[in-house]
Amino acid sequence: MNLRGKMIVIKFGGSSLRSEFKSAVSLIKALSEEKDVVVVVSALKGITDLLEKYTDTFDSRYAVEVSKTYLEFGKRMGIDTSSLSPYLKQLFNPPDLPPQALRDYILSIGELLSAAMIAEKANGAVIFPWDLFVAHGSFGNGFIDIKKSKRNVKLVKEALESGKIPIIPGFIANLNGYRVTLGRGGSDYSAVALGVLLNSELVAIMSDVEGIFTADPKMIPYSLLIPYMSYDEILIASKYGMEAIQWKAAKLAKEYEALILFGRASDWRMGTVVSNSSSHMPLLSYDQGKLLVMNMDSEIPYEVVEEGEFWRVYRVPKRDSIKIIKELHRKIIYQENAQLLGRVKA
Ligand SMILES: Nc1ncnc2c1ncn2[C@@H]1O[C@H](COP(=O)(O)OP(=O)(O)O)[C@@H](O)[C@H]1O
Ligand SMILES: N[C@@H](CC(=O)OP(=O)(O)O)C(=O)O
Repeated sequence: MNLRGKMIVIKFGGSSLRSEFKSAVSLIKALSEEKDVVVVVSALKGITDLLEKYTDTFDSRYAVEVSKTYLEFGKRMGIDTSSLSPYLKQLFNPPDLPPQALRDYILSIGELLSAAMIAEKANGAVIFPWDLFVAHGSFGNGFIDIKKSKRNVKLVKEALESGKIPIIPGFIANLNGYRVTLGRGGSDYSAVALGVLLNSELVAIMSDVEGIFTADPKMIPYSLLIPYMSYDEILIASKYGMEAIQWKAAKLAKEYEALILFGRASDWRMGTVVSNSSSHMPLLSYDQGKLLVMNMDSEIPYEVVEEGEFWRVYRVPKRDSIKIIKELHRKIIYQENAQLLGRVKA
């Protein structure tokens, strides 16, 4: 299966594709000179939200916006947009399906459009995820059955053997013959599942930030990059709203000890490696009234709702959350600088 001895699964998230499409294509080409590369792609950032609105209302203006976004983006990237036509047809004329199945059918179209674009630019062959991933669960919340999906990895092998780069639309699987989505952020899960199925040496998750930071770098610009995180840390972080990885992906990675690298297409050497090792650096995350504080002593005047060996979750109202995160983060900077100074002195 490992044709050249080394295989890497690389996933490009919606943020990465939208802001660094050309870097993504260059990275795929450069890596594929050395290794067998299997690519997983998400919908362009914002597209799944539009598709959700389309399935909620069936207001065709949302479908038009999706189509316009891809056609304009494709033209700007020098893509022959006729490769998008079959999927745009599916968007405007979906088949007759039961309502929940129809919803997932439509939600899957963003990933299919992205895959067509990347395939055209990077000598790729699109592999349909419903031919690859057997799922259980329910519409909107599929779970990949690793054992049952194993027999389908030959599709990936065949594409590699024919000299093509397999491009797999993420976020989608097959539930009893229907397309099923894997929950928001589910392309991470597709990528880790592929890594497990192919026994790849690495699953690289590319986003629009350099890796995982002590807090969302878009909220806290002075947050620090975490070089190493353990599976347990990433699982807790993703469970409590740290968006860089979906929790199902984190859980599967832990179960199979899949090596993961987070990075960005334009500068992916500066990443976060997820394995059994940890830098034990703090991390703060906030989601729906809950503030996660990991790897640091924290005494804040809010109710503790859950805690574990290295983490604590407080109930914090949204209006206080940014202020608390900023305050706690100042402590993190102090703590990390003190440790660095200690190391320099020693
Ligand atoms: N601690 C963190 N470290 C890194 N990114 C974080 C963190 N917390 C939140 N994020 C956010 O996660 C985003 C990446 O997740 P997501 O939007 O799902 O990206 P993608 O579209 O690449 O899958 C980043 O743009 C960043 O703003
Ligand atoms: N497009 C889907 C799946 C996904 O994983 O996206 P991203 O990789 O951009 O988070 C979503 O928005 O949920």
